[in-house]
Amino acid sequence: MTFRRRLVQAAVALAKPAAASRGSVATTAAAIQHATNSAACTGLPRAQFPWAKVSLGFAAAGLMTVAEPPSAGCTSTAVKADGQAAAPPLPAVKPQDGSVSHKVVFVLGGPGSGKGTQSARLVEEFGLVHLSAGDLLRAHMKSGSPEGQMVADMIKDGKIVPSHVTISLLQQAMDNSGKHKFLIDGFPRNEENRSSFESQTGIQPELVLFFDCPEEVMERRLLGRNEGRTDDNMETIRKRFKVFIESSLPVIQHYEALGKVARINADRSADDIYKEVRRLVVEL
Ligand SMILES: Nc1ncnc2c1ncn2[C@@H]1O[C@H](COP(=O)(O)OP(=O)(O)O)[C@@H](O)[C@H]1O
Ligand SMILES: Nc1ccn([C@H]2C[C@H](O)[C@@H](COP(=O)(O)OP(=O)(O)O)O2)c(=O)n1
Repeated sequence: MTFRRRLVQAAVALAKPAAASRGSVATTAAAIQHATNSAACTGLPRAQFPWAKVSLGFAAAGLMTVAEPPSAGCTSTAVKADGQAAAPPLPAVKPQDGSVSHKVVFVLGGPGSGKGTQSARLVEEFGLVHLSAGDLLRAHMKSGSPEGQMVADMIKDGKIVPSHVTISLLQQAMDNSGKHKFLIDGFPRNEENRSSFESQTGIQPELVLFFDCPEEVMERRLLGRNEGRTDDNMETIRKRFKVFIESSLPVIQHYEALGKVARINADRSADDIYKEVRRLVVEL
């Protein structure tokens, strides 16, 4: 089969509505325009991503230079021996101060969709720094500070913590890591998260992994997670699903419009999902 034909097939597959299952967030997410943008997110025509590698703080201050504009279209996409499309070279973005640029992948999806599970595997294979917004917030709530107590109350109630708290935790963790490739899991969760992060750090994600999973599957997984979390109970789970649909899906739609979202059917075995996920990340 020709590469062009494989590309067309991938685009057609992604254009199909997500899981047809009852109660799936995919049903709500159907508003997301899979057909128009998803072809850019299969890991094949990565050239369509508006790449933006930026240095924390420096882009916002206008201290970046883009050596070449991102290439458009798929014409330069090569095919590797294993049949996967090899991504074209990234446009060079050079911070003027010589600092290393940051690459960020956001991992999004409903509660229990498997973000943490897949992130852990990616970290193991690719050595990215995994930053889980939820884990950082849970650690913060144990600090005993008034802000920590506020975080604890909000998480127990299924609410999204104000952005300034989460972003400061993320930024600290990024700075402390000394690394420059990050997998940020569970963030941004609403428009405030997204716009504040972008304006404060100047970072645009290279890729957004969206784990799309039916609610009944997520519910079953959360109730079986058994990590002693204050929010893994039926009452809070219902609130979290509502928050996901009302606040988090619009963020995914935003990135979808930018051609950055790879929608992944998360109602499969963790192994099957990972096979797809790793192909998307392998070229980053
Ligand atoms: N593909 C999968 N199939 C079955 N169970 C899964 C799968 N992925 C994750 N799980 C389990 O579901 C629960 C929620 O997964 P997790 O990765 O913590 O989700 P999230 O980070 O999106 O909340 C965990 O107990 C995990 O072991
Ligand atoms: N960007 C974020 C991420 C998580 N939180 C809070 C609110 C979420 O319900 C909890 C748990 O998030 P986490 O990503 O760890 O777990 P789930 O995806 O909900 O299973 O943390 C937040 O306020 N802001």
